[in-house]
Amino acid sequence: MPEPVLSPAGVKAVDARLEKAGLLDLAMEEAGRAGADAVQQFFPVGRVLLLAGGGANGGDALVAARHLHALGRGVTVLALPGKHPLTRLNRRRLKAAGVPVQALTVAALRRSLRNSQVVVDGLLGTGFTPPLRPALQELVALVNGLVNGSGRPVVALDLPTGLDARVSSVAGEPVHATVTVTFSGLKPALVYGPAAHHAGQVILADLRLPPGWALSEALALRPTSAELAALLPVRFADAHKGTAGNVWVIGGHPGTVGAAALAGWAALRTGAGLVTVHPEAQVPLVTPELMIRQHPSLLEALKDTPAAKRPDALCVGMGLGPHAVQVARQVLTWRLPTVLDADALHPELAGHGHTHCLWTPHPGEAARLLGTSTTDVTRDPIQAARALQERLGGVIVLKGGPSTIATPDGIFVSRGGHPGMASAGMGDTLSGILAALLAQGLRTEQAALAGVTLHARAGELAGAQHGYGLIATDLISQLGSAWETLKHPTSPTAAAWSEGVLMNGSRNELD
Ligand SMILES: NC(=O)C1=CN([C@@H]2O[C@H](COP(=O)(O)OP(=O)(O)OC[C@H]3O[C@@H](n4cnc5c(N)ncnc54)[C@H](OP(=O)(O)O)[C@@H]3O)[C@@H](O)[C@H]2O)[C@@H](O)CC1
Ligand SMILES: Nc1ncnc2c1ncn2[C@@H]1O[C@H](COP(=O)(O)OP(=O)(O)O)[C@@H](O)[C@H]1O
Repeated sequence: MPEPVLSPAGVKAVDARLEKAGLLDLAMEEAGRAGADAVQQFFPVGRVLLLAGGGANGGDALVAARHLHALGRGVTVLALPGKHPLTRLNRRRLKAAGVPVQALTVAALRRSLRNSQVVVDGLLGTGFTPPLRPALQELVALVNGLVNGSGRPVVALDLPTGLDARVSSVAGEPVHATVTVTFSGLKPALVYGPAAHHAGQVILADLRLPPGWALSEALALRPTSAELAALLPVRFADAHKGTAGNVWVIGGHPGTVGAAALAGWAALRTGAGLVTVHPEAQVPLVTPELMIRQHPSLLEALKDTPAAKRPDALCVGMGLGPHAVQVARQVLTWRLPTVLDADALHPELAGHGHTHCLWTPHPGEAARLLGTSTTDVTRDPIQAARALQERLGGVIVLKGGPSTIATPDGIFVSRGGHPGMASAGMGDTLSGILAALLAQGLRTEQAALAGVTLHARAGELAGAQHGYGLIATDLISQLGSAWETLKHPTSPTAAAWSEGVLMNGSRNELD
């Protein structure tokens, strides 16, 4: 199964539920053990300095110290006064095991940092409320300056000190971790940048709690690889272009025709049988299979299109220019499966959508739709996606690395892809993919889940070849292989993909 991402509200709720169920002592023991295991696995040599705060996060560090000591590792433990009863209990357990605990002061930290090869950050976890108080700021700056400056690793427990677990933004200077061992679920701050840039490699520890106990606090755990394989359509041998899905791309204006061409090309490579681009400017012949219909007036031509001549799915807005709102409003009256992107992502269209609409904003477009700032959207993409879904209806794909998908039934976080996808035209490509899936019969939510994953997978395959030089046409040329890896997860292509992903350090969200 994909790893659960806790909702912003769920982050603190899991701690409260553990406490209420009387499971916190057991969970803290497992959390500390998992922290010690990570230190042993990743950094098996040298003295370990463990920093413990006063809350339960500090308790985890004290447990980790006991386990490391039992394994024969040299440990130095610096702790703030224990405020949580279990933290105080684990301090006594640690002392009983023969490990001294010293007061955490700036002087003690300076001294101990010099003699340690690995640092464990158990100062603050999910109980942190920003901003970091000055005394803690000084300690964090010392850890970052001395430890990271000399290349020594930091293992953060649950999340690096100074990150607000619920949001992706960063205030002040958090600990820069090399590895983060997190508990019960991934926190939004460990998934979305810039906060996630401070976490290093993130490991979700198994706390040996009852299976799925925290899932009620998590965002939707889909799609699984089995679900994706089932979603991608299968054709009968007698399929023909008229049954394989008819897509219209309505986009392209002088200077931005490439956007529409990319969407059309991607739709073809995602299996659509017929793809026609309706631009407001001459579109270059990117591929002879793409039909191009330029009209004296695009809007009038659309108004005059009878129901029988309309396609199976539409993709509207990429590079469409100043008439995008009028054009989108016109085709929305058709109530066909419709992907809205770029210039068609306009607040004036709120109230004109329907359940078959798939809105695909990047954070800047999302901010325009919500009447807020891009910073507000990227600070809490989960909340922004939910707000967009409530305002616009249909399904929202709030694009990024990761993308957040909001449906009437829940929120999904799609974490695949490759950083080389930070390149112009990738969103146009996604729109074409989504429209092709809609035209082949997938429902709006299904098309969003499958299309975003297909796009990300093609990006991973193309990224393995082109790295940061990846461009949208490279991704399009990998759509066939990406489809193959998703449709047949045990095929040789899928095996080669997993190998490539491991080599490139991309993340596999599927089971
Ligand atoms: N979920 C799970 O599965 C499990 C969860 N577990 C663990 O529980 C952790 C949550 O524990 P928690 O609630 O005790 O909070 P925690 O992060 O230790 O912080 C509290 C301390 O922070 C301080 N403080 C706050 N703001 C501050 C500021 N701005 N600047 C400075 N200080 C500030 C605050 O001080 P106070 O306000 O009381 O003066 C208090 O001392 C969680 O992250 C995970 O590690 C595991 O044990 C078991 C499995
Ligand atoms: N680092 C990344 N990791 C994964 N996906 C990414 C990354 N950067 C961009 N993408 C994807 O590329 C697409 C970019 O969309 P957008 O900004 O609308 O591009 P454009 O407008 O140039 O077509 C989105 O689908 C986004 O999820």
